[in-house]
Amino acid sequence: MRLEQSVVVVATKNKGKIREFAHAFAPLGKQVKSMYDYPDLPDIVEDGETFAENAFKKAKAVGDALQLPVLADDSGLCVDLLDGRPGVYSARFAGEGASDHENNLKLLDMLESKQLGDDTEQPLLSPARFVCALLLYHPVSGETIEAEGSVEGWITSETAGSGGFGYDPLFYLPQYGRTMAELTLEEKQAISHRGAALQQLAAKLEQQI
Ligand SMILES: O=P(O)(O)OP(=O)(O)OP(=O)(O)OC[C@H]1O[C@@H](n2cnc3c(O)ncnc32)[C@H](O)[C@@H]1O
Ligand SMILES: [Mg+2]
Repeated sequence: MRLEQSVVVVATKNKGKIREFAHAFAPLGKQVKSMYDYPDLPDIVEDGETFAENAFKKAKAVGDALQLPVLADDSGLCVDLLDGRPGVYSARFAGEGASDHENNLKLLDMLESKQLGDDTEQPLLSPARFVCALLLYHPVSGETIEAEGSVEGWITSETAGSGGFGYDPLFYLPQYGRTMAELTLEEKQAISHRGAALQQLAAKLEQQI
């Protein structure tokens, strides 16, 4: 399977992801469309147990409805001190429809309550990683291509930066001395879970993304 069209449809409603995909595909002359460009798409229930399962659900639902090849991204944050949570529940950690801000507060609350009794205030609360599963689905052949990427960092006790989305302001990268939200789009793409998954997908498609 190749990405031959000049339009790439991504089965997402996340504006942060749309911005990152648009940035990644622009140099290839490919325009990114999202679920906002197609009214009347079916609702997608993201009840899979893995990122890959949810990515398949999204790509298949939208690909079957549009009869076009569709790319989907399911991603999240896995925090060591929370035994890998919020994981596949990252988008709705603080409840269904929670904002990024509410999810960040819930994460800080949970990590800080783990530190009670610890006198020293720790700026870095726990090792963590972002994980991204990408899946390209072709509705005619039923063929799929999967890719995954991750990036290691630390959850910090104070948010910093206004770039990116989701948990980026709390995700500290020691090698940069900054949070993910303090990186430019280019810098984030070069090191992020999504950038890594896109590179793997490109290698599988034997073309540049
Ligand atoms: O399902 P779609 O419509 O694509 O949008 P979503 O926001 O619900 O996306 P997911 O179901 O994949 O949930 C991923 C959540 O994980 C977090 N996340 C994923 N990638 C991230 C990134 O690059 N930076 C910060 N947080 C991220 C963020 O909270 C997302 O809402
Ligand atoms: Mg989602």
